[in-house]
Parts: sequence; structure tokens; C-alpha cells
Amino acid sequence: MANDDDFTFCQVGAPDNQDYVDAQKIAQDISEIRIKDEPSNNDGTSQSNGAPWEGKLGNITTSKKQGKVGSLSFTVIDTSPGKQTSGTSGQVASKDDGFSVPTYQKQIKPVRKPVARAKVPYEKGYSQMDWLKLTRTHPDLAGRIGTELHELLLGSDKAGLKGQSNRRLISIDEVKEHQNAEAMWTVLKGHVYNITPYMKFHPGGGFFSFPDSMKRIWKGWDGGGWHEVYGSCEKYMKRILLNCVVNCYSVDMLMKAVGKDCTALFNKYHAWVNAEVLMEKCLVGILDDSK
Ligand code: HEM
Repeated sequence: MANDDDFTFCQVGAPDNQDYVDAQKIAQDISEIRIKDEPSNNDGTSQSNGAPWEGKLGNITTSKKQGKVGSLSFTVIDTSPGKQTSGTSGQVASKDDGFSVPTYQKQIKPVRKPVARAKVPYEKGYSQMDWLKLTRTHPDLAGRIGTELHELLLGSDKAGLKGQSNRRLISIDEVKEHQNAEAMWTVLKGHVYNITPYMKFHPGGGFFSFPDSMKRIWKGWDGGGWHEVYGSCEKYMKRILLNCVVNCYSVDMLMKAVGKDCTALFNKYHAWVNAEVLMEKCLVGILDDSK
């Protein structure tokens, strides 16, 4: 075989023994490297569903450690979970007063409901808006004896001041004389008003200021007892009861003002109420305090 010389033989033999040992040692050393702070499980996969580093790339690196194994150098990046500001680990940081607070640690302050001021419900047609409407349509209420009859009284000689000035001076004695159903006068901040038409419109007081007897009636109603007794006519009974409460109570409160100066009482309960506007059409005169 003359051509045999043309063959080039490559010797495939065992590796140089020293090199082989070095390589094995390096491989072993590398396999022993653990990035301590990273969670890992036995099968070599991360606890996250995707790639082992998933969710870690956005982390802030807090420390770097560099080392060398044989001829290989490595860097250990320490990403401690407590320092995370973003990522997929479930913590979302938020800026609050200059420092970061994970949202799950944030205290959700319970929303405190404002305490509702319980008021006597007004009778239909007797709200403050209704009153203002009435004062617009019936500008002269100063001499009127009431509102239920106000339609009947239109044109009657009992209605209004009948052209009398509402700027005349009135003594306190004259005020005291007007304490009857036909005319109830009071003094408020130096002005004399006929409060008769306003009686039913006065918003009374709070539910819990009811006289005890009223509270018992209301409780009886709410407890269902009244419902059982009156059955289908509950709606009407409730209406009647409501009217009683509104009339008794609000009239009762305003009755304290009749025939005297109610300024102190007025300021005690509601200094903010603009009586000058509300009672404008009920003005009878100016208190003559010279005596
Ligand atoms: C002409 C005189 C008066 C006028 C125009 C007047 C008007 C009013 C008005 C508009 C309200 C509702 C206030 C609000 O919702 O904030 C009110 C409530 C009330 N008024 Fe008068 N008032 C007068 C005199 C008086 C007097 C003399 C008393 C006491 C004796 C009184 C006792 C009350 C009470 C207890 C309430 C309920 C307060 C509340 O809801 O917290 N008022 N009044």
C-alpha cells in the first residue's frame, strides 16, 4: 500500500493528566458556588415559575462579592428581599413621607363616619325651603295668625300689617301681650317678630332630645309592635305620628321664645342661623329699649 504514507494519523489519547485534574477541580469548585440569598430548591429550579432569575432583575443590588476559583473569576450579587423596591415578589413599594413602605404593611385607616345629627323630620310642605317660598309669595306675614290658614286669610283684615310700618318702636310690654294663638311675638337681636306663621316650619331639635314619652312611642313603632297592631294602615299611622312629633316638639321649642327676648336661647342653639333673612317678612317692629 504505497499510498499508506499519505495517511496522517492523529493520535487520540488520554489527556495530559495534570490538565485533567485541574479541570475537574475547577468544575467541582464551580458547582459548590451558591448565591446564598437566592431561594433555590433541590431540583435546581427557582421557586418562581419561570427562569431562576425571574423577578430579580429589577431589584436594587445591595452588595457585590467577587472571587476567583482557579482561573475563573465570579461575582456574587446580593439581592436581599427586604431591600426590594420593585419586582414580582408581591411587594410594591410606595413613597410615603419620604420613605418607602411596602403596601401590605400600610395601615388602612378606618373611615370614620361622621356622626349624623339626628333631626326631627319635618312635615311635608314645612321644610325651610317651603318657608322661604312662602315668604316670597306672601311678603307680609307679620300679622298673620298661622300658615295652615294662610290661603283663607289672604285678603282678610287679620292678615299682614295692613300697611302699618314694620319700623315702629315696640315696647317689651307690648311684646308680652302677644302670647296668644292669633299672634305670638318675640324679640330677637332688637327686632320684634311675629313667629306664629313660622311655628310649624321651625326645625325643632334632635331625635334624642325628644321628651321621654316621645321616645317610647317611637321605639314602640320601630320595634314592630305598632306594625302588628295597625297592619295595613301603618303608613297613615306613621304619618300622623310624625306630624304629632313635628308639631309638638318644634312648636314646643319655639314656644319658649313667645312674649320675650329669645336672643340668648337663639344663640345657644344656633347662632349661625340667619334669622334676619328667614324672619324678614315676619318683622313687626323694632324693640324700644329706652324704657
Ligand atoms: C325666630 C327665632 C328662630 C328661628 C328663625 C329659628 C330657626 C331655626 C333653624 C333655621 C333651625 C335649623 C338649624 C340647622 O339646621 O342648622 C333651627 C333649629 C333649632 N332651633 Fe331654632 N329658631 C328660632 C328660635 C329658636 C329658639 C328660641 C329655640 C330654643 C328655645 C330654638 C331651638 C332650636 C333647636 C333645638 C333646633 C335644632 C338644632 C339642631 O338641629 O341641632 N330655636 N331653628
